[in-house]
Amino acid sequence: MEALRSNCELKEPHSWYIFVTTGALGLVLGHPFDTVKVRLQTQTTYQGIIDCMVKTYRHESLLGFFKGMSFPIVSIAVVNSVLFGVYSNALLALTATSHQERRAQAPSYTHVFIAGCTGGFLQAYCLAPFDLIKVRLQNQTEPRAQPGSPPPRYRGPVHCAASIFQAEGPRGLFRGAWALTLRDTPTLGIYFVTYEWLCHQSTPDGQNPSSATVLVAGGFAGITSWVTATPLDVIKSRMQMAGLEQRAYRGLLDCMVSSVRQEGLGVFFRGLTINSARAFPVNAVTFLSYEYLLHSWG
Ligand SMILES: C[N+](C)(C)CCCC[C@H](N)C(=O)O
Repeated sequence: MEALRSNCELKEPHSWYIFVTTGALGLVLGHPFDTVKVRLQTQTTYQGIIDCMVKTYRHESLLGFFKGMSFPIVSIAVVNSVLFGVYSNALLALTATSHQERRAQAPSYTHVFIAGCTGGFLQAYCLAPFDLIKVRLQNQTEPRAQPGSPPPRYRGPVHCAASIFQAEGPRGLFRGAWALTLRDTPTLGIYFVTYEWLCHQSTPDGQNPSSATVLVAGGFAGITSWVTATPLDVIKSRMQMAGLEQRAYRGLLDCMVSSVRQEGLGVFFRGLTINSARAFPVNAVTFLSYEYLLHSWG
């Protein structure tokens, strides 16, 4: 993160803010889709996307879709900087070429994959506690506190973090972190390989990809990596919820086996459609701002 940050401060500091702001903007716009996804993956009360949307809107109003958004907003700058910072530095170490040189001398996809996996592995650990709190809050289906009605279990992100900490200690905040790491390490390798490959396909050798290419390649990179990540995403979300419902799984495998036994293999694709719809725009703008950031490094 510091490497990414100090590099941009040299030339155009505002490109750093654009990178952070577009990340946050994408996150806000994508959050309602994310909430529906998480609910479909962890609750069995919904018949499908529309049913989940209608029920959420009826019981909780539009605000229901935005539950659990504040911690991700706070953490997105750190998480994206770790991911993209580690990725570009790992690629630099592996290929010994700067970003500019890399256009003329494209890195091998193996190097891109390894750099992406490294970034994915490290960002997963920063993401884990924030993601846990997000998922717990997104799954609270109570309407906003009304006088007389019982308050929801968690009053907000800080209360949620504090309650988990009190009940389970610091390790509790990393519930599901292992599944998250397994989800993100290979699939972020796939993410960057898809992006580089699509850019390479539609850009003449030695030239920078156009903005339109970056948007489309970024969007598809998001979809491809989410398609491959969905099975472990479902397991991760279920393990994060498990401590709450006393349905503690013995581990990742146990969660997989019991989910498949009860719901069939289709369980691994829960939330895929809605998540893909979210992934395209979110990752299109993420890559556009990342490329912009890299250009301003010079
Ligand atoms: C690796 N995995 C598929 C999990 C995520 C890839 C895209 C990450 C992006 N911040 C997003 O939220 O879409």
